[in-house]
Amino acid sequence: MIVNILDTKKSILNKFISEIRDVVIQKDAMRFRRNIGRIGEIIAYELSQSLVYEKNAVTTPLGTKIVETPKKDIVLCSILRAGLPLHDGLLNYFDDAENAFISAYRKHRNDSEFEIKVEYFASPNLDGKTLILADPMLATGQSIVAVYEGLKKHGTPKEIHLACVIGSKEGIDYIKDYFPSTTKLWIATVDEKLNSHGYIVPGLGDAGDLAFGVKL
Ligand SMILES: O=P(O)(O)OC[C@H]1O[C@H](OP(=O)(O)OP(=O)(O)O)[C@H](O)[C@@H]1O
Ligand SMILES: O=c1cc[nH]c(=O)[nH]1
Ligand SMILES: [Mg+2]
Repeated sequence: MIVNILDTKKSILNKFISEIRDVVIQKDAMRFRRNIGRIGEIIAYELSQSLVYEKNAVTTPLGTKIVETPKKDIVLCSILRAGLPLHDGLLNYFDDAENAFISAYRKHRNDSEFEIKVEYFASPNLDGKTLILADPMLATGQSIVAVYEGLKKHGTPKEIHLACVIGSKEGIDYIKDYFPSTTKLWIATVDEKLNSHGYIVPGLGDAGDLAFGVKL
């Protein structure tokens, strides 16, 4: 897996990441969602530099220009719920992508043990396509792996990009064994550790709850 950590160079991205972590600013759910969306746009821009481009002729009012634009073969797949605002940001740039939505949640056996339940699954065929799999939090890595295992039934993508906002070192190590070695991970920032509940520390808390409210 090729890991691209985006906050290793300083940019306005750092401000958006800082705001989604901030326990006071987090009270504004609209700002939280919007910042995740803005980070999605930055990830889209960075990721776009590694896509396959093809030549096309564009007709202007005064002539014709040969331009190179990304091949229209993207499937943008997000993991519900927390993936929705990230999906929104990515889709602002990859506006002609096909879309997939898959749900994943932690079903707890006790405080620290859980399994991932994948229930809602809507995806187009993936054969030969460029799959972008988006989820803001890469904690233990179990959700993104469970979703990818399900996606395999929908075909074999030509290339795979993972788009995440905050990850843990442990989660990144864990997922490496499950994805093809050519998979590219685009992640805004990486934290040191997980706590005993599998939450990223310092992380930001529960991304789904912060974006959409606490669930039962
Ligand atoms: O790497 P993992 O340990 O699997 O954790 C990461 C998952 O946790 C969050 O979803 P959550 O289960 O909180 O569901 P939600 O989006 O409905 O809140 C997040 O969006 C990931 O899908
Ligand atoms: O830190 C974490 C871990 C899982 N899910 C989240 O939203 N945050
Ligand atoms: Mg959650």
